[in-house]
Amino acid sequence: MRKAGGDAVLVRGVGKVFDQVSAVDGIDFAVPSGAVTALVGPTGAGKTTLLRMVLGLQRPSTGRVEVTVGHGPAAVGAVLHPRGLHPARTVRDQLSCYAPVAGVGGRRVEAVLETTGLGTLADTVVAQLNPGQQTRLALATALLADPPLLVLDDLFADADAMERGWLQEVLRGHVGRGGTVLVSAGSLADVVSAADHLVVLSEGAVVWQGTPAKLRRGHPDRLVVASSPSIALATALATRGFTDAVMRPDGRLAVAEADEATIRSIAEAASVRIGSIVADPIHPDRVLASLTKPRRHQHRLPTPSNTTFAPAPPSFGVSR
Ligand SMILES: Nc1ncnc2c1ncn2[C@@H]1O[C@H](COP(=O)(O)OP(=O)(O)OP(=O)(O)O)[C@@H](O)[C@H]1O
Repeated sequence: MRKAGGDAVLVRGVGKVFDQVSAVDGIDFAVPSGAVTALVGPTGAGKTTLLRMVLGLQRPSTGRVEVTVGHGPAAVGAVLHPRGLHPARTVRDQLSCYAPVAGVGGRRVEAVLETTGLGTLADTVVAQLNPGQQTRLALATALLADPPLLVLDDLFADADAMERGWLQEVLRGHVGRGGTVLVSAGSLADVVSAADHLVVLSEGAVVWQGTPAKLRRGHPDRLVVASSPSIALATALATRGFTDAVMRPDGRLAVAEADEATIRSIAEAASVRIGSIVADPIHPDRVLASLTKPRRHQHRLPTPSNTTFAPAPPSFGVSR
C-alpha cells in the first residue's frame, strides 16, 4: 500500500507541564515508518501525554513534535479510549457510523471486518463484546481510512491472551501493508513480540530505547546449574571470563552468557560434577521493572511560592 522509509514521527526535546507538575521532560525519540514502535512504561510514566501531543490534542510546553504523514482521520488513526463505544450498536453499525467520517463506504467496512477478524461478530452488539473485542473494534474503527499512521493508547489493557494475539496480528498486518504504528503499553510482555522498536518511559523520561533483540541481549536468560561443589564451578567460570554467576539460596548457580556445552566443559576441566542444568527465562516485565525503578515520588516545578521539592526518591518471546 505504501513505501516505508524515514520517520513518521519525530519527538525532540519535548516536555509538558500541567499546573506546575512536569508530566514529561526532555523526551527524544523517532517513530520509523513501516514499523511498530511501542512506548512502554508504568502508570504515570507519561505515555498518554506523549501520544496526545503526537495527535495534536495537546501542545508541548517545550520541544517539538513533527508528524510527517499529515494530520486528520485520513492520515492518522487513533485509539485513545477503547471502552467509549456505544453499547447498543452492533459491530457493523459502529463501523458504518464512522465510515463517512473516514471517507469510505460499505465495501471498506466489510474489508475491515475481515482484516480485524470481527466478521463473525458483525451483528453482535458492543455490550456483548468482551473488553478485548471492544478494543479490537475501536482499532477497526481507526483503520477504516487505512491511515498511514496508527496511534494507539494502552491498547492491550484488559485484553486476554487470545485478544492480545489478535491485536498484535492486526498491528503487524498494518505494518505489513506499509503502515506505521505507535502504541503504548503498561506491560512489556504485551508488545515485545509485536514491536520493532521499544521506547521505555519512566517518570516522564525515556530510560531506554532500542530493538527487542537489543533489550534481550542486555538481559540474557540464565542457566541454573546444580553442581558439586558450586563454588568451584563459580571460580572456574570466572577464570574463563564468565563472571556473572549468582549463587541461589538453594545452592544452585545461575549463570548468564555461557551456554550449556561451555558450562559442562569448564566443569569437567575443573573436576566439578554437574547435576542438572535448566533454563531460567527472564520475564519481559521483570526487565521493565528493572529499567523503570522509581527515582522520585513527584516532580513539582519550583515557583517563588513553592520552592520545596518532594524528596527524590525476565523469556522475552521475541519471535523476529
Ligand atoms: N491534564 C492533566 N493535568 C494534570 N496532570 C496530568 C494531566 N495529564 C497527565 N497528568 C500527569 O502527568 C503524568 C503522566 O500521566 P500520563 O497519563 O501521561 O501517564 P501514562 O504513562 O499514560 O499513565 P497510564 O498508564 O496510567 O495511562 C502523571 O503524573 C499524571 O498525573
